[in-house]
Amino acid sequence: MPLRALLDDLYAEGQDFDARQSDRRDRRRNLEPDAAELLAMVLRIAGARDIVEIGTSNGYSTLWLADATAGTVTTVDVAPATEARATAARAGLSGKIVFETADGGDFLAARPDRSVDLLFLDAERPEYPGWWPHPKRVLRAGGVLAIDNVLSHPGEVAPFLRLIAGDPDFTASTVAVGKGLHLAVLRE
Ligand SMILES: C[S@@+](CC[C@H](N)C(=O)[O-])C[C@H]1O[C@@H](n2cnc3c(N)ncnc32)[C@H](O)[C@@H]1O
Repeated sequence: MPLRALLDDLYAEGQDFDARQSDRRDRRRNLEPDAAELLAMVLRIAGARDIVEIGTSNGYSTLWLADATAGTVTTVDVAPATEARATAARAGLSGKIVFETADGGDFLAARPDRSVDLLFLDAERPEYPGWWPHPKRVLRAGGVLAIDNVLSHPGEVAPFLRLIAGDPDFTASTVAVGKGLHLAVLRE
């Protein structure tokens, strides 16, 4: 099956699944397709090869990122990525993805300085400020920090966006795509 058809099926399946879950944390909560498309485009423009994603879920966004890079996507989730691994295999993208079962903050704290070209945060938003300064420390100069849901959950992301806005090393902007994608570039 072509990748785009697989992604469309996966997203539709996720939407259907989510509609049947009463607990928000049980939902797939996939990135919106238009936001995924933009993020993949940014990755291509940046020529990012070392990608880290926090929040795997069923691997929908992971596949977008893996398809767009000539390098590797390391995707991290507190839950084992059983479904995402199977989907990556179906997409023929397993070779470009490393799955880690860990807390995102712990993972970033253990990651070497300046080792990431693009970091995508798509987990529990109120936790992000507690991860600082690692989201910045792990980025290479010119690297991109992307945060989803900044328009759907402005109150939850505000403290983290203030950290970015207050840091003169970042240039940042929110794009009104999907649920709101915040993009911050670490200056060279
Ligand atoms: C919004 S979903 C990710 C959606 C996925 N990026 C996509 O677009 O297909 C959030 C995920 O973050 C995971 N998560 C929550 N807290 C986390 C943490 N502290 N560290 C890593 N993953 C976490 C959840 O288990 C859940 O799978």
